[in-house]
Amino acid sequence: MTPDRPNGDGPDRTGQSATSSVPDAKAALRRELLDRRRSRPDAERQAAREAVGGHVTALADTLTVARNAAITVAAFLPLPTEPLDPVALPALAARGVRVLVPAVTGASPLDWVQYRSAATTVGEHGIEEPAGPRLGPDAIGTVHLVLVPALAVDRTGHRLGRGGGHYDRTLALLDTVGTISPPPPLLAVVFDDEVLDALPADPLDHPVTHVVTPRGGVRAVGSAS
Ligand SMILES: Nc1nc2c(c(=O)[nH]1)N(C=O)[C@@H](CNc1ccc(C(=O)N[C@@H](CCC(=O)O)C(=O)O)cc1)CN2
Ligand SMILES: Nc1ncnc2c1ncn2[C@@H]1O[C@H](COP(=O)(O)OP(=O)(O)OP(=O)(O)O)[C@@H](O)[C@H]1O
Repeated sequence: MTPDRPNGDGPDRTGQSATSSVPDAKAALRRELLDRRRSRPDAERQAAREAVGGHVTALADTLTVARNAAITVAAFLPLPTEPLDPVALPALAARGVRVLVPAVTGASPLDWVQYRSAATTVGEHGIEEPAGPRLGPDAIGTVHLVLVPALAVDRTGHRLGRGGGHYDRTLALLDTVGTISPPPPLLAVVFDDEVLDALPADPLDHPVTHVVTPRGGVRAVGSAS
């Protein structure tokens, strides 16, 4: 982030703004973070995607060993600018992990489809999603690890997404339908320089418990840290 802005309307060092609302501050930050993602050199992006893919598969291995049983991971089909190698999905499936990926259904919590192959279809808003039967939003309650796409995360676990509220609604649903004990880590997936000191937040923002970055690996944030 630009560290200092002299008395303007933009976000200051804390991500908050003296004069704009939380939604405006979030929108301004989103634009900056997306611009920065788009301007990353291909080599940096690819190295980041591979590193995060390795951290995620290693964590899935650890959770599988700890439970001594196959686990379910809520993943996502990475967009071109996101720091997750798409190869991580078949790599997880090849390890026996049940991999779910999201499908958008309006302003409801995300629906889920089991990832079985790279075959995709174009869903709402032109977003790519996997072909296959919909499992329903409550499928999130069967998950042992949630990978949460994010544009940034702060040290208290606040996360900035793309602005649809899809993951906030989904993680709120998990609080009521979750059947897994202990509850699954909620792992925000970001670049190293997207872990910020503070983000603008409102009461509907659902915090994450962990963050994974290319160089930092998996770390706890917020009350889990
Ligand atoms: N990989 C991924 N899947 C996800 C999400 C996400 O953030 N990432 N979502 C989180 O809620 C939901 C979909 N929301 C989305 C919102 C905007 C765009 C979008 O702007 N797409 C641009 C490419 C942007 C980029 O590469 O950075 C486009 O298609 O042109 C995509 C998905 C569910 N699935
Ligand atoms: N649990 C919820 N129930 C109803 N509306 C919600 C909920 N969570 C978020 N919203 C609404 O969704 C909209 C977008 O929220 P926000 O800007 O926090 O999205 P985001 O976290 O960036 O997106 P996403 O969760 O999809 O990654 C806001 O209008 C917010 O009030």
